[in-house]
Amino acid sequence: MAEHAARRCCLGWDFSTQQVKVVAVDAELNVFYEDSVLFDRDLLEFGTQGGVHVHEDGLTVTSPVLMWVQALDIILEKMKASGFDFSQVLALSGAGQQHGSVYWKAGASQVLTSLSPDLLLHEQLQACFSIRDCPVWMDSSTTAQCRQLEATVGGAQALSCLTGSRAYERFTGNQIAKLYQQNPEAYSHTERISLVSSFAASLFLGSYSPIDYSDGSGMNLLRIQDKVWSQACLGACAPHLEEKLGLPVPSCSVVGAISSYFVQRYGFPPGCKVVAFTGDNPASLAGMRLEEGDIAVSLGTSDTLFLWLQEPTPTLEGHIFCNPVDPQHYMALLCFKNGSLMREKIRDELASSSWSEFSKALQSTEMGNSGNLGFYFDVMEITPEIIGRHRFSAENHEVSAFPWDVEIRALIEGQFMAKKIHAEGLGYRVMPKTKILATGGASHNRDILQVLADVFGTPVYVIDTANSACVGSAYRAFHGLAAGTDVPFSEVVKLAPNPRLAAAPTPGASQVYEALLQRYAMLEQRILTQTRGPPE
Ligand SMILES: Nc1ncnc2c1ncn2[C@@H]1O[C@H](COP(=O)(O)OP(=O)(O)O)[C@@H](O)[C@H]1O
Ligand SMILES: O=C(CO)[C@@H](O)[C@H](O)COP(=O)(O)O
Repeated sequence: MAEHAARRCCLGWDFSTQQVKVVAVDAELNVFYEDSVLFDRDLLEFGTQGGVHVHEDGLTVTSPVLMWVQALDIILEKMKASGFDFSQVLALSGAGQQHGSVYWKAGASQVLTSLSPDLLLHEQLQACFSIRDCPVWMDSSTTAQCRQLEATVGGAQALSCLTGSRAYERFTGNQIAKLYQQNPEAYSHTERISLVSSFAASLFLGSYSPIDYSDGSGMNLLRIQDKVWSQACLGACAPHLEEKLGLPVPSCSVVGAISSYFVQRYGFPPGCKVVAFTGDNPASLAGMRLEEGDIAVSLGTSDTLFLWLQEPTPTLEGHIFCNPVDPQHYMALLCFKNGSLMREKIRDELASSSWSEFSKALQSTEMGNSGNLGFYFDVMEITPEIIGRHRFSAENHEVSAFPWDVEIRALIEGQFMAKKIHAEGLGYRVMPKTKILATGGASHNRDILQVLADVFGTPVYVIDTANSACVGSAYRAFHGLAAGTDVPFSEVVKLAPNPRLAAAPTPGASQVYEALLQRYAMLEQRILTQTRGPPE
């Protein structure tokens, strides 16, 4: 680290489902420091699996707020021990897993502003939260609240036109409504509600950070056109909600200077700016420098697919968020809950817990899997709402098992066919110049990316780090620094390294997948009809 000691830089943070990560990016936009703390491995005392606790009902999913605080302590202490020169940090920003919420207890603001540099954050913030287990994006326990909210504003499409999405169980407004209904005392003792992103920013600020427009779009509460809270939605969720949320701000806002705690304990310069934190998917859009026509696929704990949009066209599937780097524009997002954790399960069951064994199955089976198709949703999927494992032979007969290598290919092909079909449902079309930008943990796996290229019939590119949310956060910090002069984001990141080609479609792939995609869509409808009855 010593050789980099005098490099002026911005830090990018990511408080994601399974870990807290950080990168340092210098003024030439080179990443020169990366670190992470994995909750399941490094914070065993919290007993999480995949960073979360799944409750007995199988629907409620939470994470301990103090685990996130302690992870930040650990990573900062690691950076300090490695000789990281905090005095060179000009600004920082960050990202958080979307939709999760943190409930600050009355009096917490006082504690935040008077932190002692002699103690760690988690030692001082123990009593600051009115609930210790925060609902996170994997939670699907708020169906009643969703129906209530939609009914209040005139139905699912009306809510989507207003807030960018119909009501989704994980969206924060519905989670807040549930907390208010089930634990009114904790709600009334709450002085501030943060998203995971604005919570993390608040730690750095030493005061409550506002919620940014882009992550705020994942709450079913923000009017995405005029970027103010919807009074109708607030009223439907809980009383006095506006004062607990504070006013939302543009995503590139500088929300303040770093708190004296970090100056005194770690040696940050007092002028180090904190740029509003945002959601991990919006931050990834920034990190990948997405251009119009491109499609981003993030293969993290969740799989997500997102696009840059000029005009919002909210529907009943997927989400429209305010764009994190251009306040005039939008982004569309589809989220698939059965992402990496589902792949890990199949790997553990069939490939001796080894990604290289898993890859061998993809290498030894043919594109199209001889017509065998599979749906693998161990937890209730978001897009579409299906649960269970469903396998079909080339003749569309449901079968109970596949050979191990066919199963692995069916999983990966099925996951990517679902992405293509649902992206097309949002109006997306692959064009000759379209490229896919892949990120997230599984983007390290070339064999998985090859299937992605083949199913979409388009080349797949990666950036040098799979941590695009962190890198995007550091880029956004540079943008925040320059924003006073009205510089567009694209100008600030023009020096960033170009994405690298990771997989090109195999000749003949389009023909193979054209027919298979139609069958996949038809079988998906069949499963949906079997599980919830015919469409109205
Ligand atoms: N070589 C690999 N092949 C497939 N998946 C991988 C590989 N390496 C890591 N992963 C997956 O990446 C996931 C973590 O992705 P990451 O984007 O870091 O998660 P998050 O940001 O949601 O915490 C792990 O759950 C793991 O399954
Ligand atoms: O719910 C969503 C997006 O709507 C998820 O994508 C979360 O934002 C979690 O992200 P990862 O930790 O999987 O990156």
